[in-house]
Amino acid sequence: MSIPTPIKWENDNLIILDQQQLPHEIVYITLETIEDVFDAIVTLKVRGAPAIGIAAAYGLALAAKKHDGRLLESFHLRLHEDYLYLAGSRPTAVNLFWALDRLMNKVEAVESVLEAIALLEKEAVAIHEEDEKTCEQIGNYALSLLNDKTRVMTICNAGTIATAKYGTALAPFHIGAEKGKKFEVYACETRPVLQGSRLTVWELQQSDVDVTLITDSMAAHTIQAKGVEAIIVGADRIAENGDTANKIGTLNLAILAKEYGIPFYVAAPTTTFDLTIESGKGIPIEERKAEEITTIAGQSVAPEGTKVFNPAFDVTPSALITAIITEKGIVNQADYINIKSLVGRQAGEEVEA
Ligand SMILES: CSC[C@H]1O[C@H](OP(=O)(O)O)[C@H](O)[C@@H]1O
Repeated sequence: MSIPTPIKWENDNLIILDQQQLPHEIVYITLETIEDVFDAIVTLKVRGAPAIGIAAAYGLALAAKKHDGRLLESFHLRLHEDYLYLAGSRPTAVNLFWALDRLMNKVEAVESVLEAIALLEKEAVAIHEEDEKTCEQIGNYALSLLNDKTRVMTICNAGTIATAKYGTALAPFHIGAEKGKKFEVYACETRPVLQGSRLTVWELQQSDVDVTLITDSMAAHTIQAKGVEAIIVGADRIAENGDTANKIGTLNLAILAKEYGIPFYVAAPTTTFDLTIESGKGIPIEERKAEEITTIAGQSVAPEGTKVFNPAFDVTPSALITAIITEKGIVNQADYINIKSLVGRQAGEEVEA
């Protein structure tokens, strides 16, 4: 697989692949300040739930270094402000909050600023490294479900560049390609900012996966005409009952999967579960700028002053989800009632293989 590494931590520098420039150019940018990290997340230079969490963790570690020399109490106060600042970058993907909380918990009882700075960096690196392993495990589980299938549909980009490596929903295609499995993937372009056409198509091409681009409105016809056998998507937040927030348009695909009698899978790490939220009703849905809809590649495609509704995500009810594929195993629909205990299990203590 020859996809450029999406996030790098080199000599105390956070370097990210600028996803805004894809698929035309491979451009790396160095994020030097917490403001750079915040901006990169808001403008989708780095995006995808796990990648946002990784970038934010490094962002907090970067910010902490700048507070060196302070007394411990004022260090904690500044760090808390940094935490709130980064937590305000995007509202839906829970991995952002999970990663920031994990770092904050790590330094609660430190005895010096230097100890805190070192621990924050170590924890950010650990989150980054763990995600690669997690995605590989998700990919293998997903592959076991998709092994007898060839034609699979996906939306948005839940791939390598949305994570540390491999991705979630795209992991079975990358890992499958490494093992010689031939998939035909139908990638929805994913309006409004086209993560499907710009990122997923490009990414799967790098792995020599047979990928076909469709517009989002072609999904129903494509399922019929091409005999799509399964749909697999990523997730930004999964509630305790299995309701799942993912890129806008996901709900349409889940409804289509039910209509056509094909499985609808969600692939996500357990860090994407938010067990403080009982159902999808509690998931905050990000609304983004009108220009994402009224323009395409900088060109206006709507009359000046058009009223716009631009939710970035929708929520798929768990009743429409055949199974949720995690690094700890596959959670089938009948088990959603037990999600709390299943997700709480230690890695290695699998829910099901
Ligand atoms: C592997 S998480 C991918 C997830 O991220 C997406 O959102 P965004 O591009 O807005 O960060 C999307 O919902 C994907 O499924």
